Amino acid sequence: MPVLEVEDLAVSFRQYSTGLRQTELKVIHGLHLSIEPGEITAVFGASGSGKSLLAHAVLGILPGNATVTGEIRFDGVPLTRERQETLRGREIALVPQSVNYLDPLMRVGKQVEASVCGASRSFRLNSVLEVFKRYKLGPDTAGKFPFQLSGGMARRVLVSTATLSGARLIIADEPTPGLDAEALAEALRLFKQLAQEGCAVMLISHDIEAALQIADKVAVFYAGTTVEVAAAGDFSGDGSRLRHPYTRALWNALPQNKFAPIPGVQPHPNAMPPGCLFAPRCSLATGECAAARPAVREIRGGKVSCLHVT
Ligand SMILES: Nc1ncnc2c1ncn2[C@@H]1O[C@H](COP(=O)(O)OP(=O)(O)OP(=O)(O)O)[C@@H](O)[C@H]1O
Ligand code: NI
Repeated sequence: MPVLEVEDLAVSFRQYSTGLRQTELKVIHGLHLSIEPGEITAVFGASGSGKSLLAHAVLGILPGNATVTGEIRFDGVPLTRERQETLRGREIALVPQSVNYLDPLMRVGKQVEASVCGASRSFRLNSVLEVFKRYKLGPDTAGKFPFQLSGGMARRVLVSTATLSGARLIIADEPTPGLDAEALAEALRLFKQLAQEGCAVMLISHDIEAALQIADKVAVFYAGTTVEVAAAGDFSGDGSRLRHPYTRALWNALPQNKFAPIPGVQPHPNAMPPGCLFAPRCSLATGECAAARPAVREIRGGKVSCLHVT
């Protein structure tokens, strides 16, 4: 059974415009994804496609003006607000996108130690030092305050926290920028190891090449919608095994492939096209695409929302 299932998730934000008029800005709709124990699911998508909001919706840390609909299940049971509070930091851990999530007034050793469950103080301290060593963080790191760390070090501290939490679902939001090649390889190895130990990992990343080294499955987001779920192995060669035109375009845009940019821009939440959200940029688009949002279909072992895929 999947550890995490997200079905038809929608998130909107209540906003006030002139004259105290309330409007709803819908930023996520039709998002779906699932992660099995021991599986790494990578999430790809341009900036603003809803990757972090998905992470925050699962953790229950969206701002107060957000409305969430659809279903999120953990271990097959709907994630209610109460369950999110109980599971957060224990069964579900976040490696946040920004190092600003570290408490600026607390020494990093203490912050990381707080994520080790139970056991004695000396056991916890030892675990922290051990994991710091694995991440090439010197023993003096524990006594430092966040502002005394470089960006790369702060990131490694955040990954240490999730590693030590013993969580069964780890959501890593862009965990690798600022890491040098060696630290990147080490971070990827550690995520892989966590998965091998049975952990479900959601790896949000702009570094498609790096993420594909360890991912089993990939969910591709576009303008707040899941357009495709594919096996990581489908991202190879000329990309012909990929299903959605956006996924193929994303693959072809990589420097090692065709380095071909995708013309146009992702639509803004307050100006969503009717029908398929990718249609305005899609070379396959027909009149039918503009008429209604394409349904999710199962094709060649993956999932895709596009009328033209066979
Ligand atoms: N509190 C908020 N109020 C209104 N809109 C928001 C809020 N938070 C996020 N958004 C909008 O929701 C969309 C998705 O944001 P999100 O942070 O999930 O993107 P992302 O895929 O993580 O991008 P990035 O790769 O840059 O981290 C964006 O259009 C963003 O502007
Ligand atoms: Ni983000």
